Amino acid sequence: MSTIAAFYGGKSILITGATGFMGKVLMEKLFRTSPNLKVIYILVRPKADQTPQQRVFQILNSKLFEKVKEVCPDVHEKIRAISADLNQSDFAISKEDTQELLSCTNIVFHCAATVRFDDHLRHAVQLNVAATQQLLLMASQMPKLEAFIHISTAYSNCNLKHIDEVIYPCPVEPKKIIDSMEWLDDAVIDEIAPKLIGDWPNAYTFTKALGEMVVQQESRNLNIAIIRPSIVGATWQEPFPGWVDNLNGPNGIIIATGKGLLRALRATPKDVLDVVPVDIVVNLTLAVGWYMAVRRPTSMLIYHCTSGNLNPCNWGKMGPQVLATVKKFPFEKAFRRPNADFTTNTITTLYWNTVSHRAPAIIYDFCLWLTGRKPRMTKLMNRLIRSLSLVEYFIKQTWEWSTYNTEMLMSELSPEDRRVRTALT
Ligand SMILES: CCCCCCCCCCCCCCCCCCCCCCCCCC(=O)SCCNC(=O)CCNC(=O)[C@H](O)C(C)(C)COP(=O)(O)OP(=O)(O)OC[C@H]1O[C@@H](n2cnc3c(N)ncnc32)[C@H](O)[C@@H]1OP(=O)(O)O
Ligand SMILES: NC(=O)C1=CN([C@@H]2O[C@H](COP(=O)(O)OP(=O)(O)OC[C@H]3O[C@@H](n4cnc5c(N)ncnc54)[C@H](OP(=O)(O)O)[C@@H]3O)[C@@H](O)[C@H]2O)C=CC1
Repeated sequence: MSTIAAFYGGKSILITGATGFMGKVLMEKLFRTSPNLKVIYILVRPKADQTPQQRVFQILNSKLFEKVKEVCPDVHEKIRAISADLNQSDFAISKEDTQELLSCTNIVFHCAATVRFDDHLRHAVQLNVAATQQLLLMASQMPKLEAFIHISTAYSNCNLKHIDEVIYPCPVEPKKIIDSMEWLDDAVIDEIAPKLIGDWPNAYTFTKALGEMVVQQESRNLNIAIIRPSIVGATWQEPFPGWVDNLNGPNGIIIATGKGLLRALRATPKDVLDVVPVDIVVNLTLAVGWYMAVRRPTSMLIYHCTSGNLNPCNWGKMGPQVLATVKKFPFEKAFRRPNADFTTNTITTLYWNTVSHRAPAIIYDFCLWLTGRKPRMTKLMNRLIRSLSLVEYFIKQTWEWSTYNTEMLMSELSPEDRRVRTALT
């Protein structure tokens, strides 16, 4: 049996963001490979008129958890959905639940965040900075806590070209940002946000950087590690290939290509695209939790979960591969036959956006209107073009991330664990 899987046996684990893309895969891997774990606490907010329990029931009955049911039949008893809202200063957790979390938790995996690039700065600060601060305060009151693992992003310092596994200071003190969000109104925040964000591309990456500073400043005597994944895509192997449940990162672009919506993408074929499968990120996350709890490094460690310097993939390889795949496995109800190409400058991008994106959508909507149906394609195409403009920053340039700590950790693994977890190389 894997040393890492055995470590999580009997443990009480707290996962924030467990209902999200990464959180679900993390929870699934834990239940499938360490079915004798004691309990997984998950902070869940009510959403879309579903109670936290209903949301958990839906997740446990999804395709992702099919294998879990075989190896961990009592999974329903081992998961504890705790109603919480990280937008509230005290997370709106009941006193009893708080008491249980504080007295029982052995490992914390903090995945929750707002990952939208167009989020209001106030909301991004609340979730990615203030909630992290609050969780660290809770963690400092957990007598049985063995490790606290914070999930950040490899793009938290995307204003730099070469990024090491260290915390870089932000030009703004996180506590001052948190305090100012409490009394500034939205109009003033909108006014000063560009100046606060500075040379970060959006509130998401800026607040993830601030979150890392908070982790460093509020680490107290906690045993903490930070993991920085790059662009996280669908599962590579576990629990089965190709699982994804959102349009974030590469997923939306691949789906848009498959549906024949996207016909032109501004990218340079030789440029490296740093993508990692979500199951690889989860494998590293569990390995880090084990390493931090068992080996107790003397200082906080940062782990880059990136592929660029280990197994680089460039646009010239990824693009044709995606195109060939969506042609071989066509999407249902596609708008057009998938066919796309790269553009490499503003003029051609503008031209193809007009000719291949906007004009066909307008013609299609005109036909819908003529036949008495509600036009919808122009709105969708405009959203897609806007999405592309918001991710363009991450597509048109490349970064270098050092992976010393991650490679050091891989060398510490048993042969069995290394076989399972080192697919990046
Ligand atoms: C031979 C050559 C071949 C060439 C081939 C060439 C082509 C081949 C392609 C090759 C591809 C290869 C891989 C590509 C890698 C790309 C990497 C991208 C970089 C990612 C950087 C990540 C770096 C940091 C990573 C991190 O650290 S965190 C990353 C996680 N964070 C994000 O990635 C947030 C991004 N997104 C947002 O921030 C929000 O999406 C926002 C953008 C604000 C919009 O927001 P909004 O306009 O509101 O749109 P949505 O809310 O998304 O959707 C609203 C409504 O439109 C619908 N819809 C949205 N899209 C789509 C869609 N596609 N298709 C259909 N429907 C869609 C949706 O169903 C909803 O419908 P409804 O529900 O309303 O009915
Ligand atoms: N996806 C990617 O490409 C990458 C992601 N990351 C990081 O990984 C982590 C997880 O990302 P990912 O899984 O993609 O994100 P998702 O958006 O899929 O999940 C976000 C999670 O946070 C929870 N959450 C958001 N707001 C609240 C709130 N107010 N109260 C309680 N819970 C809340 C969500 O709950 P709910 O279901 O209720 O909305 C959800 O469980 C994030 O920290 C992100 O920065 C890093 C690099 C790349």
